[in-house]
Amino acid sequence: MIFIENLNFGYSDHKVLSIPKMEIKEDQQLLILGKSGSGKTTLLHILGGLLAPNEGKVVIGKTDIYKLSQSQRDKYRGQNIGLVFQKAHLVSALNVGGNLLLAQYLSGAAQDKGRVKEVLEELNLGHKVRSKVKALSQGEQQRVTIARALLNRPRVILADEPTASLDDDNAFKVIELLKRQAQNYGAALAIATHDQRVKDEFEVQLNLNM
Ligand SMILES: Nc1ncnc2c1ncn2[C@@H]1O[C@H](COP(=O)(O)OP(=O)(O)OP(=O)(O)O)[C@@H](O)[C@H]1O
Repeated sequence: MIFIENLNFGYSDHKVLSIPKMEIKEDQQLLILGKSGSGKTTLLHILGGLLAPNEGKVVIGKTDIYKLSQSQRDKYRGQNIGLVFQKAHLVSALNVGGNLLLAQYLSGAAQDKGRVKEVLEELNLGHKVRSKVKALSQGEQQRVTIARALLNRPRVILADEPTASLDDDNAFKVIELLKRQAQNYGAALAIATHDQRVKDEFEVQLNLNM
């Protein structure tokens, strides 16, 4: 669950976001829409504990994340929030399995090859565990980033323009995958996009243009 209240954020004196109240329940899926520069990425960064708001609170589960210290928040993020970005940001020197083990290590979780295998199999990538990431298609790379986001069974999944570099077929597959996996994990899902192709796939929408 994500709950935000009286949220205000600006970069120096340039006001970007003002959201009085918003709640996304465990099983809800939110599409954040808005033209370029409307604040979609900024909002996801705030929800992900990466950027403190100037005012307001962000509660994930029962935790008011900006009441935590920076290091507590980093730990909380690693354990509870799955992040998916437009670009895969995978380490090309490592294979697929190595990338996931590295992510586990960086989140402070114990390295668990069984879990890596399990999550790759959920995303039909079990056969790619030893593949170099450069040898994967863009759609496969995006699925690896989704696998990485799901590793720690997050309460919240945040995806920033996850379909922007994908063709229509892969864009819809990635959206379906994110929705299905969020349901499987009982996680709240928020996707930011300006991709009009995916607009009809979500009942709950927040339009930052207004
Ligand atoms: N680090 C920063 N310093 C100052 N201003 C910034 C910074 N990052 C973003 N901005 C400004 O804040 C506003 C919102 O940016 P943001 O990246 O959140 O928009 P967006 O909706 O995600 O855009 P896009 O769809 O182009 O990615 C923009 O006007 C942008 O120029």
